[in-house]
Amino acid sequence: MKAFLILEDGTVFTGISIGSTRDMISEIVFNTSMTGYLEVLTDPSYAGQAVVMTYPLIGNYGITPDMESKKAWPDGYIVRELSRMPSNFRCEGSIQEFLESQDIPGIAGVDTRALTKILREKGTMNGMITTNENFDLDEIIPKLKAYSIGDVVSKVTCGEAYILEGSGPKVALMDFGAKHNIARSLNRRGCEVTVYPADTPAETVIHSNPDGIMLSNGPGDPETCVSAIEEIKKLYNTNIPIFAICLGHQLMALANGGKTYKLKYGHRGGNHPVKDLSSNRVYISSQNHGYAVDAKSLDSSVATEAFINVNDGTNEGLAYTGKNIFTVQFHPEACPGPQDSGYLFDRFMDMMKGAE
Ligand SMILES: NC(=O)CC[C@H](N)C(=O)O
Repeated sequence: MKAFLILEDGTVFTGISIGSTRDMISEIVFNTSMTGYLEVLTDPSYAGQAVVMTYPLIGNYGITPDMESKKAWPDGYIVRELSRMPSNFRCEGSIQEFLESQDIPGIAGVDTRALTKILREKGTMNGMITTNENFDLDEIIPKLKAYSIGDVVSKVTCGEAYILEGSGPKVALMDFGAKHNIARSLNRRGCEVTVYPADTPAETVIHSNPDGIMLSNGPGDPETCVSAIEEIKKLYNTNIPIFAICLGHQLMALANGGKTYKLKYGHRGGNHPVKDLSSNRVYISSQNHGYAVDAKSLDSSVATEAFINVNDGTNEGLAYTGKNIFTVQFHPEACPGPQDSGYLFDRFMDMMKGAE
């Protein structure tokens, strides 16, 4: 069956329907990872967005247990070519079946590199995937322009708190849409990890007496997470060591009076170079974000820049002055992508041990 991808600027790509055949409207973002498509599909930070994979062949090892959460979150999936014969000793099925079972509409046969050039030049746009050949652009374009992500954190966070047993430091992980490998990275280092729903009051977390607090990644515009920002202010005022990733990094900055802004087309992929300003070393990182913290909006008495993106100079991390708090915009938990910055979990472990 034919499918169409219609962008807010009126561009139309024609392809083949994959997954669900229902209409979907979302923000269209691109990811440049060459592999790790399953970790991308199950990253809760994609809730409210449809993902374009720039790498032309997707799905060649099928569906494997490499899930970063229980289900797929993107509203839609856009690829050049889906493997017709996935093959791997762990393969449990195809992307086509997976998208269908999750009711996610997709389109294959799109020149995803041409599409990405448009998104890079004009900036992130909203779009629609439809299988209806008789679409009317005059009717659809205002609908596309009206789409906004809204509150998605409440859709992706866990329903109730749960614990991953461990005999080491106790970590409270605030789940704003956490990828599994954040908890796993801590648990692997011996931590007992308690995962809390995003709306858990700071008092509950503080009274549980954790050795450290982790603020997770998550979807949507950080400025809309008003109540989480208020709770984070209270966490900041304790002496408990805090490490935050991506949305957590943005929320900590907002809680301290910093500002975030939307990037023209975001950073999503497995090869973004970031520089650790304390050592001047460059690490290749996994990234998935559309917003960034304006480092200049924070006085050095509050926080100083710890990492920058080598490609565009945007902020990639902050160290909070006089506090055991550091936050990064990229993903040290990888999945997908390079594990270069996994040492940051060790740094957090040292912070927790030092605070004991
Ligand atoms: N992966 C994330 O945590 C993303 C944070 C935020 N939703 C952004 O797009 O910038």
